[in-house]
Amino acid sequence: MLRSCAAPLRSLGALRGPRGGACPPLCEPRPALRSFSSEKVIYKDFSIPNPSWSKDLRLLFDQFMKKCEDGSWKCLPLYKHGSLQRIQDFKTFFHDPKFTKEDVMTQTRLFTSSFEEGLGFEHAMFYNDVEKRTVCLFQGGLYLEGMPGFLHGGAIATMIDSTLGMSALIAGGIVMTANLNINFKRPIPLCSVVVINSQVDKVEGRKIFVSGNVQSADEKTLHSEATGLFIQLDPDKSLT
Ligand SMILES: CCCCCCCC(=O)SCCNC(=O)CCNC(=O)[C@H](O)C(C)(C)COP(=O)(O)OP(=O)(O)OC[C@H]1O[C@@H](n2cnc3c(N)ncnc32)[C@H](O)[C@@H]1OP(=O)(O)O
Repeated sequence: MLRSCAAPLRSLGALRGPRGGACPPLCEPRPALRSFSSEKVIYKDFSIPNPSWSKDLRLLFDQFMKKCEDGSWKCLPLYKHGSLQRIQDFKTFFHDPKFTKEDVMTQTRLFTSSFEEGLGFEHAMFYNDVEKRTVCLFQGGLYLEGMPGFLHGGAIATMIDSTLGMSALIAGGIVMTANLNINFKRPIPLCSVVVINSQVDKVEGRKIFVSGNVQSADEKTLHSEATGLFIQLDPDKSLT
């Protein structure tokens, strides 16, 4: 049975962007019906089980959903498109206005949501506000192959960046990755399930230091360790 991860994210509502503005919509309460639409873009929350999810991924997802029941953990929504609100928040830093137009937005996809079901980055993220931890449950599909039978390092780096980035985003609003260090310790078999853990270690002005690791679902194998530096964007500085 599919379980809704529709726990509201209102407790994250206090998180602010660099100008004190509201945090991008990844942190907003998720819509009750798990999807909403602007004029043309349909926003549907994809962080719910689909038929491509393995038993391990469903089991872990259910365990985290259980942890959400007392409010200590929140399931974060996952969309295919950058939302209008996020684009609005990011607009100050944009130079090319065409990417803020809705008809162009329908053609763009968030990288980690750009594959057909089961072939790419199947994942769900959870956040613990007290521990400032983000956990990503990740099953890398057949189109993410690097060495035969194993995930490509770039695919692993992508999900590490996204998970550590989510911790930084929740802590600091609009951020970009300035530095990402990864030690790849054990390869990740294709279609296996791993858990990516991340936490904010330190915030120094606009710099947010985050660390994390990637473990197998049974926690017996440490696949990777990572540290990242994320910078809150300065609205008075050009990005280009
Ligand atoms: C789902 C949500 C998660 C999304 C995760 C995905 C995020 C991404 O992948 S973003 C894409 C990849 N990243 C990029 O393209 C960013 C490219 N880099 C840049 O645009 C800029 O360097 C940027 C915005 C990060 C920082 O620029 P700017 O705002 O001018 O900061 P700047 O003044 O240079 O540096 C601020 C501080 O950070 C430090 N710093 C900046 N970069 C680094 C670095 N690589 N290493 C160490 N320190 C650094 C500076 O020394 C400075 O320190 P201090 O304040 O102590 O003097």
